[in-house]
Amino acid sequence: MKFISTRGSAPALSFEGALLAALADDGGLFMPESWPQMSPDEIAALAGLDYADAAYRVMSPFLAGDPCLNDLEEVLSEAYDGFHHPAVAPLAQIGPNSFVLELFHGPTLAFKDLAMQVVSRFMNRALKRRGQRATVVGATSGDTGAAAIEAFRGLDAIDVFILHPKGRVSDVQRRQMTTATEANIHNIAVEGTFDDCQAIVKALFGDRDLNKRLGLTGINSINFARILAQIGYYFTSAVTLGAPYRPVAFSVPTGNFGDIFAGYAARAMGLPVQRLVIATNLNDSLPRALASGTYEPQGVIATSSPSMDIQLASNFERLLFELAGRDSSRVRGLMEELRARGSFTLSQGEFGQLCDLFSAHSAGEDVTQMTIRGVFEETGMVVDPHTAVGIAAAQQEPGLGTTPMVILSTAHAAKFPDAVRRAIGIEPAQPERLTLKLGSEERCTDMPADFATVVDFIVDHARADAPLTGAEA
Ligand SMILES: Cc1ncc(COP(=O)(O)O)c(C=O)c1O
Ligand SMILES: N[C@@H](CCOP(=O)(O)O)C(=O)O
Repeated sequence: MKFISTRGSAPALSFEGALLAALADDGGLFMPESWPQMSPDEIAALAGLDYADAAYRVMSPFLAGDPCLNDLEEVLSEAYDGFHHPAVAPLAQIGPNSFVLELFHGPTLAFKDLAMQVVSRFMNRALKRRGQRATVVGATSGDTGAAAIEAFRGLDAIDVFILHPKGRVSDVQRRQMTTATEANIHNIAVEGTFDDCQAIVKALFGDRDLNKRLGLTGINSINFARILAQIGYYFTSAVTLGAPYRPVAFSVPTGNFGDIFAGYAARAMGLPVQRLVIATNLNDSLPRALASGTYEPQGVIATSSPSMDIQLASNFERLLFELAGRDSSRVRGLMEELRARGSFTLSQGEFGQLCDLFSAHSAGEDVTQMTIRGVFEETGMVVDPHTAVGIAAAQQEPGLGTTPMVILSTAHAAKFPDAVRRAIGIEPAQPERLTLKLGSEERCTDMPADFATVVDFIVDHARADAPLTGAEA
């Protein structure tokens, strides 16, 4: 299996190559050259497997012929061993035909752990094989950063630089990141939005000299390995609810479009997914695109679901590639239009395909609070504001008949205690693993949203030329 760029002018790479490069050097995103297929029998055979075993069957075809395939079984077993629920990603029923898929049982209480615990292990092993160091640069609106810091802290071969928008993540999210004591972890608070942080990270990859000198790699969902490790729970939850013999719909709290793109990938591999609901907060560039055919991101609005305070959804480019029949020159044109004019309009054919599978709803702040309250009153379950946005969107989705709706619960309520208290008057219980992680001293450097300032900081602190010691904390 090779991985090709959505923009068509970068060399195709192996899985390991794409893992370490993160972004293709023409600025595009890596995609598998074709979607591996799972037959109905193969899908049905996932029933009852351990999560790691099911994930192995879903992920392994993408790694065919790659050295990472030899690591996969061990990587998955180590990655999910540390989860705090034996099912890793269990389902809970909240209505006659609606289910919440709990993706917050990992070490940092967000769905990012399911992929990050895998990606860090793949990267560390690949670097060891190559005798190389790497510098991870990542942008976060709160959860990716925390998950990456947890997954990479103390690794000898990898320095990690995480940019978050200053004052725009929850206190718990910030402290999860900034109280890490390991020397390989660096937090940068950018005076700007998540979109500013993501733009700086992409520009870092675009600087070829720097990229080479520092051995840059990325852990955001621009890295296909992140998407790959998020496909498994679409399969396991759908099979629990009757797939492949019964179709399933998913409502996915969405920001960067990575998680829902993993749902698209599951469908492309053969899972009977009837509908994918894009659930956003007030940052509604995707619902507007689904209403009009024009994608026009605007300024980021701060909400009580800060991890989704994103307008420029990186992975929408992957879907465009698919909608355009994998025509990379079309994708290049649309991306250029977006850069130059701030928007682009889909062709009728592309728009038709988009609306056949996806729908989109945005939830404002009142609706989010009412949803947290409603779910609590009806079921006793305390959901976080991101999950609430997913539930609110599912409630707006008409006419799925007997198809079960799975709402992805992307974070634990304890990460957003203020929003939860405002909605239901009580704070969610804090799991012990969170209390223990929130040390007291915070380490973080404030910076303007300025590329050169960030580069100077990274160049000063990265250990790109230091000899490898082999020691790991
Ligand atoms: C809690 C939570 N929910 C939803 C999302 C949106 O996921 P994606 O960016 O993959 O669309 C994020 C951030 O990515 C998140 O942290
Ligand atoms: N919501 C994310 C934003 C980055 O998304 P990613 O999936 O591309 O890493 C966050 O919490 O950081």
